[in-house]
Amino acid sequence: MQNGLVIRSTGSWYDVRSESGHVYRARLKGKFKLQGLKVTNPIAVGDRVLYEVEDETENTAIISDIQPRENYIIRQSVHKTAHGHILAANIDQAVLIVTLTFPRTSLGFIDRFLVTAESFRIPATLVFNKSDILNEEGLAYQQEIINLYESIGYTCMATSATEGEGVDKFRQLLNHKITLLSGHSGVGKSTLVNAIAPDLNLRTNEVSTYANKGVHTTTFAEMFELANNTFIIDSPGIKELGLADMQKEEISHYFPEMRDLLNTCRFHNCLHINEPGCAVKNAVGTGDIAESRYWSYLGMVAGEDNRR
Ligand SMILES: Nc1nc2c(ncn2[C@@H]2O[C@H](COP(=O)(O)OP(=O)(O)OP(=O)(O)O)[C@@H](O)[C@H]2O)c(=O)[nH]1
Ligand SMILES: [Zn+2]
Repeated sequence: MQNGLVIRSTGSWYDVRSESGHVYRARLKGKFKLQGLKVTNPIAVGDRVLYEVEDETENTAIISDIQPRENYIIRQSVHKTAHGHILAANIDQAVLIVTLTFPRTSLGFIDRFLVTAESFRIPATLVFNKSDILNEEGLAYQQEIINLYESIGYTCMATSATEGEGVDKFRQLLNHKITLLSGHSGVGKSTLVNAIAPDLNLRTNEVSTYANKGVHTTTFAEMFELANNTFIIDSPGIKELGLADMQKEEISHYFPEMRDLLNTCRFHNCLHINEPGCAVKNAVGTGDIAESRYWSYLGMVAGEDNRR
């Protein structure tokens, strides 16, 4: 029995990477036990599994067991009673590439991404790309936004994929990790990935076309090995996950700067909208919580769709 990592899944076949980097085509053992989850797929990209080589020349293997997951991204069915679908598991970090000029990533979108990552217990980092095309005013604004998110506890970095600025830092960020890479089309995901793994040109084109297929054509994520044990998942997108499975009362728990205050609101079930004695609203008043973050919060509670 050997340990492997699932790097691709098509539904019935799985690509399993051995510890030495060999990739087998694997199936599930007949009597494979599902974990307690109500899901359509027992195994997902990122799962660590136990397998046995079936046929060395045919390159096939049988998966017999799955290791407990550190985390996973699940897409719930729109029908509450139906089964969900696991997009990816054991993700070390979620990285959102944003640009403040073109395309312009909205703060609402950033906040939604961060809240979604928090809800799945995945650490998130923001990368501000295309810094090279910012004028003085733009740079000052970018720094303001970086200061805001760093003060909440998120790691931020500025890059220019075309000029090479910050590219080493980006490489270090990804090194030896499984990273879910996200961002609007055109922010420079492919260019950044190519900058750190130039030999992988073809593959990142694949990543890119893969991302372009969008939400409706595919639900299976795929992992690309950029360097030894450095993987990126270009998922059909954390962005389409939305807040589907989140209760209104839960949302403030995923704003770290609000979470710290929740016990001090007068009402334990405070939604921080217009309740008296609300510690969150007080903190917005004193500037301890940024207004933009609070607006994002209100939008999410109201169920607004700001996924663009
Ligand atoms: N000035 C500048 N242009 C950049 C930078 N990074 C990427 N670009 C350009 O932005 C455009 C889009 O870059 P891509 O890497 O294709 O963006 P993407 O996020 O992969 O887009 P999709 O493949 O649609 O998801 C290209 O013309 C790049 O040359 C940067 O740091 N500075
Ligand atoms: Zn409150």
